[in-house]
Amino acid sequence: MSEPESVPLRIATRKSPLAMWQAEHVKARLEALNPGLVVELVGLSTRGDKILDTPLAKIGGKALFVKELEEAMLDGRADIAVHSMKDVPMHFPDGLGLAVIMDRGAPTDAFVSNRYQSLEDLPREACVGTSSLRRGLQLKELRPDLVIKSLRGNVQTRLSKLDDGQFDAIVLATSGLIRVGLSERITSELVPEQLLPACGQGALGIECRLDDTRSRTLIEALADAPTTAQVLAERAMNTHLEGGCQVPIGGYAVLEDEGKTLWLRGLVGAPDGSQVLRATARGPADAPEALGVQVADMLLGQGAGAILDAVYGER
Ligand SMILES: NCc1[nH]cc(CCC(=O)O)c1CC(=O)O
Repeated sequence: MSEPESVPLRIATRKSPLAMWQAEHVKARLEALNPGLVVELVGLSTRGDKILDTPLAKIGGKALFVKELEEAMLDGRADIAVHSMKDVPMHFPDGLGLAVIMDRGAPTDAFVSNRYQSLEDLPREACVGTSSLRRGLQLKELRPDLVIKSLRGNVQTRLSKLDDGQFDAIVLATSGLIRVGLSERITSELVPEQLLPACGQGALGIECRLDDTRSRTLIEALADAPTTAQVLAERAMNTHLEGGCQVPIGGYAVLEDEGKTLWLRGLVGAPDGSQVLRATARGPADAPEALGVQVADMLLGQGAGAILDAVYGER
């Protein structure tokens, strides 16, 4: 052992309840696997947490949530950071990288309402809260009459806006609600056939300095091979589509055939749901990125480029 185990491993984390759950989860798993190891949390506030009243795309997107964490790793105040894979940018600053993808929780989105049991139950022109282009466009495709209104903030903030009566229903990630102990708020689960999840949704990843062999060795024990194959396929599709920070893109891969085959479904749509493109393909589980590129090319062949250009042109 090159370093004594008494040197703590430090996890940089945002302070939102979901981020804290994720960091605590990794801490508990690492300490269980490594008796004597001390894991500490380093709580940080990111710009994304401070600016709550502006659509994310206007203030610089999801990178705002990770920049402070990455600076802490680069200047040695922390060793690793735990991310929801759906929020992890495609590119990393020099010296940092995503070393591990962990096992996946629920990949789906959840329908949450205090008055209605399901999407089908909503009255005409009901108001549904979400700031996700991906959720909004699929909701509009299923129910063109619905009024989609912007909803930001952490999971608890979004629920309190529903409880205030600002919306008839809201849509949140199932895994986020379960992780912060609010699974009883899930009214019904939206299956991928209704609402295709975001690339990487429900999976956690760990970022660290690439030259930090001690941290890499410790976290590699948490890697999950099936989830890694799924998420690499989903993210390769997103990257090949040049998905920006806020994307009208869904992607979800599952393993079939005893884990030998990956089945990837992809979707790109106009934010108002007026045009929705879908593509699907199967490929060997040991070549996830090729499958992602293949499904992206199928979508581009149907005209996804024009839809995405129109969205990014609005910024
Ligand atoms: N965009 C915020 C975010 N990032 C990750 C999750 C939880 C789900 C996950 O781990 O993928 C959520 C909450 C939500 O979208 O409702």
